Amino acid sequence: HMKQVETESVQSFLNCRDDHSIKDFDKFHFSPRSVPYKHMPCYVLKMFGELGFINTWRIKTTTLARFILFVKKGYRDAPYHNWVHAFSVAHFAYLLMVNLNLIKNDYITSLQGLAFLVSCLCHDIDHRGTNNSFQTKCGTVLASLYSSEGSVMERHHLAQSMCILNTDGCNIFESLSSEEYSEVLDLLRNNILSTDLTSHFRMAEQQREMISAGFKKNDPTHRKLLLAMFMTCCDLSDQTKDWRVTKKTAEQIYDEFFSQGDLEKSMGTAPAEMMDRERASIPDLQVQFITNLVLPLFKNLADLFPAAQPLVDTIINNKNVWKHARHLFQEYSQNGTKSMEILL
Ligand SMILES: Cc1nc2ccc(C(=O)NCC(C)C)cc2n2c(-c3cc(OC(C)(C)C)ccc3Cl)nnc12
Ligand SMILES: [Mg+2]
Ligand SMILES: [Zn+2]
Repeated sequence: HMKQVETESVQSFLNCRDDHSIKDFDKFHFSPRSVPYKHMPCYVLKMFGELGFINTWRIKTTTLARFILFVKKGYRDAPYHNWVHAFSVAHFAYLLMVNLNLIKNDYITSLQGLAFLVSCLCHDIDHRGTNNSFQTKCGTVLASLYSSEGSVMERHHLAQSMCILNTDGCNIFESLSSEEYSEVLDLLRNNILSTDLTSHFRMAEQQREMISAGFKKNDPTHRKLLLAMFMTCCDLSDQTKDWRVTKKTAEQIYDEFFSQGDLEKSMGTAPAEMMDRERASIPDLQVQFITNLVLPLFKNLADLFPAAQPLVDTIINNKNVWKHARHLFQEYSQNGTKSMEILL
């Protein structure tokens, strides 16, 4: 059996060598969700290679390959929070580093870049398709472990990531010096914890000030805020792709949210409106989410990196489609068609 697994895993890293169908893999408009599922591990390896991390940090290819497969296996098949989401978030980190020359123009160091890419890959490991408030409300095991510190799910994602690094033959950081090693784990922790909504709102204000005051490359606090901002941009990167992608993402997200709402109702607690399939209006909720969270964030990014302006334009276009869809939804939902099918 092990033999069969090994050959399968080796095979999953040769797939994309001869895959010449993928064009524009390093462009902002490229949708990582269009990569064939079985080629994704291979493309992760490719991204590490192209960013120079394999050589710079003396990462053994077999170790990296095993690490990637363990991370992939660590994700559950939730409608949205699954391996494909992790792959797409990591791909956007690659796009930022390549298209904004983050390491060349020393906005971040190569070690921070390595931690950034690994953090994106691992940031939602073992997600159960339910959010932090569900953990505390229902007193899950994860809540009993982490609710006193907050960011319950994110602490679990971090703990799972550490477990994989401590698994035989999976420690991609094994060639780092001891100070580099402790720095990269620190970065992993900060990056993954910054993907919690609550910490995002706390940092968003400081990011705003940092940008209007003028970003200082060698200010450690600015560096930390910048990396947190990058993490949230990657987590929301589906919003920067064309309408088909953002519509599909919304379907998956609300599939997950409404399942949580159903679960909460069956447990006798009332779900939030956005989790309640009887009450939620997806276009309204999406216009709010884009207006209050996505746009301000990517406007900050574009203020710092003008090359990111096209991303803001795409987000605005998608927001206008949701606005147009709003009254379409009202019209149709009069006669019961609640589904997303009616959207172009
Ligand atoms: C398309 C899209 N719609 C969403 C609509 C609502 C919400 C939600 O949680 N609203 C609660 C209030 C308090 C804001 C999240 C949504 N969302 C996310 C997302 C982002 C996350 O965290 C960061 C990255 C830090 C923002 C964490 C989890 C998720 Cl699912 N990703 N895509 C989406
Ligand atoms: Mg998350
Ligand atoms: Zn995520």
